[in-house]
Amino acid sequence: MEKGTSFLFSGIHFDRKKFATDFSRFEEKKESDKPEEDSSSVETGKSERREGKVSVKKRKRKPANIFSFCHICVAKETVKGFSVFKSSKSAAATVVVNEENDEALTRPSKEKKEFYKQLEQDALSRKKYNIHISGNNIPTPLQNFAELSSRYGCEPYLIRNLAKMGFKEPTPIQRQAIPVLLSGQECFACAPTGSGKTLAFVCPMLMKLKHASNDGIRAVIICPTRELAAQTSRESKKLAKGKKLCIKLMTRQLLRSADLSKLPCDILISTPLRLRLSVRKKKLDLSKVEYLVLDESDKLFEEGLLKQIDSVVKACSNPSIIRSMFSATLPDFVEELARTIMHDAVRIIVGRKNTACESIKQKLVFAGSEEGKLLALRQSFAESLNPPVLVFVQSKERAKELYEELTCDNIRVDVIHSDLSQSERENAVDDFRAGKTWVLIATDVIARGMDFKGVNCVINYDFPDSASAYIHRIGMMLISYCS
Ligand SMILES: Nc1ncnc2c1ncn2[C@@H]1O[C@H](COP(=O)(O)OP(=O)(O)OP(=O)(O)O)[C@@H](O)[C@H]1O
Repeated sequence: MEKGTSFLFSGIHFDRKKFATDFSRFEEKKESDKPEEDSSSVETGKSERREGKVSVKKRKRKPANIFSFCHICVAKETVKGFSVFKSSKSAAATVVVNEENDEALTRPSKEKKEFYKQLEQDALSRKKYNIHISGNNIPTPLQNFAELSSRYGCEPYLIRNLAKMGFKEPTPIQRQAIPVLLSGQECFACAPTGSGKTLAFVCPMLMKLKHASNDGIRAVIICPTRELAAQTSRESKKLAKGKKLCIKLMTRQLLRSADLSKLPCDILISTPLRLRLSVRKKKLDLSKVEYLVLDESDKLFEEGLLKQIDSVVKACSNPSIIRSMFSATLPDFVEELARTIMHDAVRIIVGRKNTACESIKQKLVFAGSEEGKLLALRQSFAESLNPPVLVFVQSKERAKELYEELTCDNIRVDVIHSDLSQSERENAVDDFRAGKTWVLIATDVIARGMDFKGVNCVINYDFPDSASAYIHRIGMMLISYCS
């Protein structure tokens, strides 16, 4: 009996042909065939090399071939939290053999070594920042903002503006989404509220558009609410300071103006309804749009907005358009819809999908009855009122009622809901931001993506109607960690 061979198996002869698949699983792999594997980040493609600028490549599709894919990547099994290819037809076609990885196998061994070393570094970096990815040819995450210049030739104005805004290093979503979008790939991304998603899509957009042009609208950002659209517009303008790019917010006045077909605009930011109306009634031409961003895409894909989004997506008919979606939650239905719009898109998840950020302390107060709730709220304010505090209720009627109750309590309280005019809403938000209001009662109208700095406490006075609404609401506190 050979040394090391089990006594139990001596004399047994396996039919190698019949059990070929099983045999191959236990066969020792050659060093060069071993992929870099990272338990937290699964990558089905190669990382873009960091040196030199990344060229925008059109990826040729190959038919799905799970087996040749596996010998390179190993990660055939579904990894917890990943459901990328599970139900979309187009998605199935994206499980392709990575051509460049095939090439990698035929490369000279020194080059191959460097290639795998880079893959390993990328995987470590993603693990460090809790970034999970899937897709093809996913570029190396950014290490710092300086790499925007060294890797992508970013103009100095943008680096200057980032520094002026106090952004010292990229947030995890920015580390991965910016290189993906700069490499010309479509993506859908999920990262916690307040994690800097706006910069993650505005920065590559500014870099790609480069100069102002009179050639029609080149980029569109769609946000679910007017407040969020206005905020995105402000942030974009700050980032573009010093560059003559025309960034416009689709306001009611703009919508009323005579003819939008000659609108001088490089980046247009709008809610879906206003955009749809301007396409239909005001001849706004979106056929030259090169970049389309759907911000808070889970909200945009809800029943009421889906039709509007659909017609806007259709109006953006440029065949080489780059689309991206960003959100704090990524329900399966959104992922499925995203897959019907985008093919070969890179999927980026920061942290765990559809969960609240772990750094937020959560407390459940049992109140027993409606009166008990009000009592508990008053008690908690009496014990420690640490403004700014956001209180969420389920309807505008509830918001008005609670406001009436709390105004008698000598607390600087205000309310925001959909019955208020635009300017009234803006005043309420401004006063809260300025610290004039301590407690702001709100419906979910403002919950999405509003950037309140330093909110100390979020109270869900009424239960939110979904887990994702809860995540968005309590995410308001995260902003204080990021800014
Ligand atoms: N790299 C950075 N470093 C520090 N602060 C940043 C950075 N990037 C963005 N911020 C700031 O973090 C705050 C939150 O950013 P942003 O609104 O883009 O988050 P978000 O992920 O879009 O949130 P939401 O899901 O609510 O829309 C903003 O005040 C923004 O200026």
